[in-house]
Amino acid sequence: MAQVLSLTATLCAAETHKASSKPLKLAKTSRETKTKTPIYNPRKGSGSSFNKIRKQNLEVSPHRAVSAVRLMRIELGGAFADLLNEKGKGSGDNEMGYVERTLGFRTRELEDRDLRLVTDIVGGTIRWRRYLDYLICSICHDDSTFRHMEPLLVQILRIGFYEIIKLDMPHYAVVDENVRLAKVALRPGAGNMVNGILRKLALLKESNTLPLPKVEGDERAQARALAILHSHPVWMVRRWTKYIGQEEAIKLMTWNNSDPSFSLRANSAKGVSRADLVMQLNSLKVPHELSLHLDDFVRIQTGMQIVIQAGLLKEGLCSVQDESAGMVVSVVNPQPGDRIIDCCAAPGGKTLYIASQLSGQGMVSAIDINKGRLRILKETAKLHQVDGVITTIHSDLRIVAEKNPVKGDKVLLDAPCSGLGVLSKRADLRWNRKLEDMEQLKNLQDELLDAASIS
Ligand SMILES: C[S@@+](CC[C@H](N)C(=O)[O-])C[C@H]1O[C@@H](n2cnc3c(N)ncnc32)[C@H](O)[C@@H]1O
Repeated sequence: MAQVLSLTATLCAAETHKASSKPLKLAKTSRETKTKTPIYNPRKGSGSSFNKIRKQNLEVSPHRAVSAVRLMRIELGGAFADLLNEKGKGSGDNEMGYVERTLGFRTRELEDRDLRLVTDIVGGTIRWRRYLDYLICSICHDDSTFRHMEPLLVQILRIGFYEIIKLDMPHYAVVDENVRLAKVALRPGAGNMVNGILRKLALLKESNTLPLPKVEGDERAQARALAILHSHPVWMVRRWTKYIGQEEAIKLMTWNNSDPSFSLRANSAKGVSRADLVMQLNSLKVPHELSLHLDDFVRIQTGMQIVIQAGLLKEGLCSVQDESAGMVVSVVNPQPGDRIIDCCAAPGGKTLYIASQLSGQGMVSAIDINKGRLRILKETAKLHQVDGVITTIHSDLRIVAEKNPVKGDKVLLDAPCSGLGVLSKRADLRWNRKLEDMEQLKNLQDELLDAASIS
């Protein structure tokens, strides 16, 4: 029998809230079919012939090679832009394996400085993709030339454009290094092409005559121009312009394109206070500020790699958690002895914070439909020493609510959301979301809200 609980329901859902002269010549190859470079396919690496390759190229700049391969993996293989392991060396310990299988050679191992550049270049290149592609097309004078480029050539060009335009790196170095990468990883002709295009870009930048669109014409034309200038999908620009006006939409896009900042939560359940965390950050020389709103939180703008490499996350001494997530938990206001239902709990950021405030008394029932994410929650709960006050329930919330309702004093519903509120942190997300997703999400959120409130 379905029971009506005495509930304080908290809904958290983000957003339900041309350049001059002749076209450059390119030997036409279809991007999908005629590449010399293998398209990203991690399984290829398990073949013995691939495993035997052990060529090392010490002339190619490692951070560019790794960035180009990571970008291919993200675009063609669906990996996330922020994939990093505890050592900060990409997904798994096998980043150089991906480089070898994709480019046909290894580079020297990445140093910390290279890793920082990879993070910066990969995130920035993804974020600025529409803008960069517009410039590349304009310089090639021809959309079809661009469309037929090999995937790796596209990534090398995007990297070069990003380095020149957004990172203001010295042009000669950017041109030389990217030309070398294209020659070694593809063929001499590709290097010549990168040379021609990047040099042209450098000239246009120096003369302040980048071929960018003007924001003029009807609403649709203006949205298209803004979408290029601020590198967002057109539908997002139109949607935000409609709801908050062009000026605010531009501010929002500028914020989405700014460097993300992160916050860390000291894990009080393991006896780590914010003062302890601050001492650790001071000893690691990671600049930080105290959160103005939450006692356990510290903000950092840079130095995440250092925190990762020092093992603070791996040891469960602190977690990376947005203050906005922490503030949702302060609305729930967990008290020792509370029975709290976290309806869409995995991977567990809020569950763990809630659990850490129960001082060992009470229970959080963590429900989620995704088994893998729930497994992460369980593992992290152990690491954070809060597993004693967490029960996981692998199920669709709508089914639990109907067939086997859970009793609780407080309910948190952190329903799946568009993610449009975290575009500065998730650089790839803007290109993966569609307008149709918004409608589907809204319906799911409605159903989950009903389920959470009638259990
Ligand atoms: C925004 S995330 C939750 C984040 C989590 N609260 C945290 O702080 O780490 C939304 C979660 O809802 C889960 N979900 C989606 N549909 C669901 C359903 N029908 N029943 C239960 N969980 C669902 C997803 O698997 C996902 O883990």
